[in-house]
Amino acid sequence: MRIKICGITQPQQGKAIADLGATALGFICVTTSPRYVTIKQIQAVVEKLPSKVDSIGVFANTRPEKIKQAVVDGGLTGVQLHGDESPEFCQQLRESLPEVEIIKALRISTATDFDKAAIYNLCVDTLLVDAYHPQQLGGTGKTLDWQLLQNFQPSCPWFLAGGLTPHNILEALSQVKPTGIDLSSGVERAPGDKDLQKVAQLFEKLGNR
Ligand SMILES: O=C(O)c1ccccc1NCC(=O)[C@H](O)[C@H](O)COP(=O)(O)O
Repeated sequence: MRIKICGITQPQQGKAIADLGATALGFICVTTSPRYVTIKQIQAVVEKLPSKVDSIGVFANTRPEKIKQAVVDGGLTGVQLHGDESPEFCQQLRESLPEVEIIKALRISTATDFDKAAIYNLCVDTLLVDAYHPQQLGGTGKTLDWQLLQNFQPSCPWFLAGGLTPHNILEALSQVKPTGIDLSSGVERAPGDKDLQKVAQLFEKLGNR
């Protein structure tokens, strides 16, 4: 299973989290986020990572030229679109960055929001299902109703996100069968400052998954 830890800001923490077993790290490129990092900060983390660890830039309603620049300069292997990007936008970005994983986040508030998966899975590599919050785009710590996700099987790989912690991860995975999981605030001391003990606890809970 892929395990993505999002909202990395510090090189030592990124390296330690990769050593603990994360398969992907996420970098928040949304300036309004308390976890925002510059390209320079991303470079400083990425250069310490083993090449097998994916580096995902998280964007929201950002111009394609800016995303492409961040991919090149930051050494990103993937792009996560966390705003209101249309399927057409995703498709165009995918065509212009063919080597880069395109992930579309779906922020779910009602069961009908899942219908979007059938459209987006045609134009992205991976989906990420997150909880909806009226004021915040992500990193909210809010959990989804996992029961709604019991039969969720899009035709592309997908991450479960939203309020996952070392305490609730096994309960979540007993109900939902995603390809990967994504955690941020559930393994933090403060926004952007990861708690390595909580990350270690997460991997202990996950065992060999
Ligand atoms: O984390 C942020 O601050 C953020 C800001 C703007 C857009 C997206 C953001 N995070 C995206 C993520 O992938 C988070 O890991 C995801 O929302 C889950 O967060 P959490 O509920 O805290 O585990």
